[in-house]
Amino acid sequence: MTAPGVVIAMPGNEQLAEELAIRLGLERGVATVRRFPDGESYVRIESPVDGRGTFIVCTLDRPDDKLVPLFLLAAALREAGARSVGLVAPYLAYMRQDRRFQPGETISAHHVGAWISRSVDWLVTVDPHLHRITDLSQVCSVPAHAVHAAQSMAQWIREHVRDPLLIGPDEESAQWVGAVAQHALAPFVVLRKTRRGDRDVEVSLPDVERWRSRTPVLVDDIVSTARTMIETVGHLRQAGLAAPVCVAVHAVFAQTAFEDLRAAGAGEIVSCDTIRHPSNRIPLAAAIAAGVRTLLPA
Ligand SMILES: O=P(O)(O)OC[C@H]1O[C@@H](O)[C@H](O)[C@@H]1O
Repeated sequence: MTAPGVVIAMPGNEQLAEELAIRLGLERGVATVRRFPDGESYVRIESPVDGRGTFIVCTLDRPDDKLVPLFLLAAALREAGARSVGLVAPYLAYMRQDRRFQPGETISAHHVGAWISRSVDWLVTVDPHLHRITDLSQVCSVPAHAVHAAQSMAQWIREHVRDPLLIGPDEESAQWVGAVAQHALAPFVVLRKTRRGDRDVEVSLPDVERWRSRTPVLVDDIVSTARTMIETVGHLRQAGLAAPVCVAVHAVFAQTAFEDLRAAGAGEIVSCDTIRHPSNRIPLAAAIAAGVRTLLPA
């Protein structure tokens, strides 16, 4: 009988690793991941992995601190004899730099995808920010699967919001808000946004008069500085609508973004649990486990 596969959590990812191990009938592996006093990373795999399928669980918000230990851990697993090494990264970083916006920039999404593809045999992630790059295969050369959170988000909205009107703050969000609206059986509108800088965005609001009786629900994939949601919340409040519920897949929330969004007049702020955050209300372990099943070698 072949030994079961082994799941290894990078620090901070233990809960999802445990849930995936239970749902998929795998063992939890033990690894030490820490920093040397000089800031370099130290990794050591402490569980037997020889001949076994393995995967690492590591969500990739604040990615620059995580990518080096992740690559080292993947290498350590191979050197310890693992038959395969996968990666479950519920949030896949760098996907928004998917174009050379200014001369002299690079398309970071391609490079990060290439580094990951050199390190692991397969990748499972959740709703990667695919916009100008439309498919994960354009950034990853290894088998990659994108889990969609739309159904889980729709379920939360159906259970918690009366008469929702779903609102996508910009054209990029149309794919997410459209899918969520379809599952939630709710109407949706998509706004127009102009981004002038990291923290400078302008959103234009269509006529929302006929939706006045509904509860506005902003739906987006990522909240980073929250400027997109803050700007939209401001317009909706000015138009006399109720405090919008804000629902996002990935709660990146840079610096004071969460507090800023609350202060801007948002109603409840809710996220999926791809990045650990106090706003997490929508668990995705079951959907991620189903995604892993499609790629986990027998
Ligand atoms: O406005 P912040 O929160 O910084 O950035 C998040 C937005 O930027 C877009 O790429 C995302 O799809 C989202 O609409």
